[in-house]
Amino acid sequence: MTEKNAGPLPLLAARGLVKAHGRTKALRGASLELGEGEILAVTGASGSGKSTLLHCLAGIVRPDEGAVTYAGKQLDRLPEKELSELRRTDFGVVFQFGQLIPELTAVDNVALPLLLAGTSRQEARERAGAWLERFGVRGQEEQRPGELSGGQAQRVSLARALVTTPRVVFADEPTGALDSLAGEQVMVALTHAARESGTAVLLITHDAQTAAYADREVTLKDGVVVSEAGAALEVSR
Ligand SMILES: Nc1ncnc2c1ncn2[C@@H]1O[C@H](COP(=O)(O)OP(=O)(O)OP(=O)(O)O)[C@@H](O)[C@H]1O
Repeated sequence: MTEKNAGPLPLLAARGLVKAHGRTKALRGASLELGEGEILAVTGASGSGKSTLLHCLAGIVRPDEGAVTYAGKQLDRLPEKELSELRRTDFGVVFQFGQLIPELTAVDNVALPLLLAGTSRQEARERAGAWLERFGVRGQEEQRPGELSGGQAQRVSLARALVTTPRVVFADEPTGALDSLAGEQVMVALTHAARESGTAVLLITHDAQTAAYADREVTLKDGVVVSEAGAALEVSR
């Protein structure tokens, strides 16, 4: 990078990502940047490569070509052990259908990432309970995912993604399975919590109402970022 355009470094950046699933090229040179604490929406038609891009950025899959840089490290070159440790400490993930563990109660689902990080069971459950309260699902602590409404389950998923205070939350269509009221509640909960803790959010959605919660929006078309609405990264901060 030259002196002239050396602005603040993005927290997370994708450069020229190419990724094929068999003979389907899902990404064909996608690039984007996510700033510290920024909420970025990635929109685009079905099949444009949004989920694949999220998986590459979150270190879940490795791109065939291009680079993913996170906090000065080239993520796609990290050994698997280091990458999974980094995912556990720095990243949180929310999917369209929550993907909670059906056998565990709400509070135990949220406590799980803390237990995996070595927190004691009592402290993990206390911290999990505080996050559930924050997301308006305190009364449902001992219920299992099957006993919760879609919106409640998704707020439990948010609590699970945020309980470790990650620097980045990846949310793949977090409102995709919800009605519009429950979707709004989830987006308000997610964006408030992210703003308060300075967590950056990469939000995948094909819904304009959901994208409106973001600071900035980029659009994917056929595996390439084709347009950016809103202020450019340097201007918005
Ligand atoms: N595991 C896979 N195996 C084979 N093809 C895949 C796989 N995952 C994605 N694809 C294909 O890659 C392309 C991009 O998929 P991707 O899920 O990234 O798009 P998307 O924009 O998230 O779509 P949607 O909005 O429908 O979820 C699609 O053509 C899809 O069928």
